[in-house]
Amino acid sequence: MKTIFVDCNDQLRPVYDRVFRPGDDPAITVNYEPFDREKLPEILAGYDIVLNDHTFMPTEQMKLCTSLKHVVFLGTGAASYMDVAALEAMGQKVHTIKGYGDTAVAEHTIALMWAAARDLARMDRQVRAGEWITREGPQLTGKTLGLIGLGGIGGEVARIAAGMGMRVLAFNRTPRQQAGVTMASLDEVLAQADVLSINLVLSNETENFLNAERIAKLKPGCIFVNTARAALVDEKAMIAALESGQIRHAGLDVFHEEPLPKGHPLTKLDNVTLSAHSGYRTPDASETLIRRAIDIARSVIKK
Ligand SMILES: NC(=O)C1=CN([C@@H]2O[C@H](COP(=O)(O)OP(=O)(O)OC[C@H]3O[C@@H](n4cnc5c(N)ncnc54)[C@H](O)[C@@H]3O)[C@@H](O)[C@H]2O)C=CC1
Ligand SMILES: O=C(O)C(=O)CO
Repeated sequence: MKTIFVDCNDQLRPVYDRVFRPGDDPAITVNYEPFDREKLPEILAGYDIVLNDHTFMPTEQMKLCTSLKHVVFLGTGAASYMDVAALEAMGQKVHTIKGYGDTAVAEHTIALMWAAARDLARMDRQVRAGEWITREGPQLTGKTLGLIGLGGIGGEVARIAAGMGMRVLAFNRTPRQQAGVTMASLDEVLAQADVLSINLVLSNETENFLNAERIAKLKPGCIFVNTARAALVDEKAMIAALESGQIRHAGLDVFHEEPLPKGHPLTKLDNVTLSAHSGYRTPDASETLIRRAIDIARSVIKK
């Protein structure tokens, strides 16, 4: 008999309840408590498989989880939550779930792009406070969206933006063909984008990809959106560019430290719109995510 530990929260609990019936499966234990990363060896003792919902897994703690053979990360970007190579070297296979939420994240990217252009979050705060300050923001139809990374999510962002009448320029390691998208060099994308969205995966190669030198090449006054990973961007250089106006406004869903600490420098800037790593949080994406996670767990159990 194989046992699965499910790192579960109140948002995902109804999804689990919909997509599988405990009892149809081998022993499944669902944990409804916060998944305390200091106590992983204790919590995971005796389990073969864990479904991890964005809990940071320190290698030192995981070393002590001796029964564990499979870690199913409920998402694509596991590298921000665990040292995948170290876990695999000690016999814990890491599974990720690609493509479950491409449309969800793309829609959130577009929402941030528009919120940034029209400064919606700040206007909402001001109107609520009784301050009636009308302000202008750029119209985006006919403008250029630059994409760094044209994979699953970048491709969906491109599809929606092209449909809205934006010119889409994309840089990707391997050129791709997509209707409404023109492939370009990185320098062309940086120089021409009125809105820039980064949609790369985080790896040793892409960490700090948008560094100070590349930020300096951005079209002055452009809008920047990051729904991928914070570590892709030099945060200090991005903040300096926001302060100088090189970047007009940034829409950010991902941060070096999540939750974003209270009082963080980004929270002090007027020209940023922040969301709580929620790009993938739609019922459609959650359902696909959990179904596929359960499928992976079942296929591992059968082996
Ligand atoms: N905010 C959210 O809720 C979510 C964020 N994400 C993040 O979104 C990002 C994109 O995810 P996907 O579209 O699924 O990834 P993907 O793997 O489908 O696409 C990434 C693209 O980047 C390209 N690429 C990789 N290295 C490159 C390099 N050095 N130079 C140029 N291009 C390079 C690849 O060829 C690929 O086309 C990831 O960082 C992921 O962690 C994913 C899901 C939810
Ligand atoms: O899938 C991912 O990598 C996310 O960021 C959200 O889970």
